[in-house]
Amino acid sequence: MTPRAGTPVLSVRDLAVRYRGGDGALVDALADVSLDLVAGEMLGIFGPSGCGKTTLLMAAGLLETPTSGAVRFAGGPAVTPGDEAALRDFRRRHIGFVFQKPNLVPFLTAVENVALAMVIDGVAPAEAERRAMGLLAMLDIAHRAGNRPARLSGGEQQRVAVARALANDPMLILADEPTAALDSRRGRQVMELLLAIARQRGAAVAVVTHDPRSVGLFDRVIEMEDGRVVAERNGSGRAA
Ligand SMILES: Nc1ncnc2c1ncn2[C@@H]1O[C@H](COP(=O)(O)OP(=O)(O)OP(=O)(O)O)[C@@H](O)[C@H]1O
Repeated sequence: MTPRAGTPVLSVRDLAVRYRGGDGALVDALADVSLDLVAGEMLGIFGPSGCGKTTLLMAAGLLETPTSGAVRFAGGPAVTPGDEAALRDFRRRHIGFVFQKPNLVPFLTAVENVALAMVIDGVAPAEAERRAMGLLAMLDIAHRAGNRPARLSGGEQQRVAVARALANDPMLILADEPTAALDSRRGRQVMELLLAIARQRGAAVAVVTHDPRSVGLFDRVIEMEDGRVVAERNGSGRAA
């Protein structure tokens, strides 16, 4: 699903996530966070360690059930919290995740890693492989398609992971420090790829990052602190 640029994709309202820590004390990992994402835009999420960035991505990506608040996807079916099978299906079809570590399946080749999500979704293996090759080509990594992860560099593995996140043409891509394990050139390349995906495929992209050099790439940046959004501005640093 690739909505037209500017159409709403994700709406997060008054989201709160409260954990019970190891000592039994309650931690407000997320408090009162509201956020909208539209097709074609790339949002940067910044903030100090422990401020709730990962929790926000997890809740927005339906991997974490919020304590209160709502996560809605435009054009998508209503998802009932607790219905794990439906949530899993929805995530696989509509949301692409990229994590700090590529987490590729070690015994599958690059192309098989990308094709896997499509095959699970019912696409015939030959067709899934054809589409996976197209994605790898888009990410400039098709020449490594037959290699298993152990034979790929960190940057190559991360590009395969981005291709995998795109496999089902998601309307939303959530990336949690996707460049942390890469050198600055490779890191910049992955960020530029994510931006190109937002622009060319009409996905909404949210990226958690600590890298101040990437600020200029984002359409919008939010700053978090203690589970809250404390500032929002456009990517070039002017007030939004
Ligand atoms: N499963 C959990 N159980 C208890 N507390 C948790 C859990 N997950 C996160 N927390 C706490 O919630 C808060 C927010 O954590 P989160 O991982 O979202 O922060 P972050 O901004 O992504 O940090 P970092 O930049 O270090 O990755 C922290 O205080 C963290 O210790």
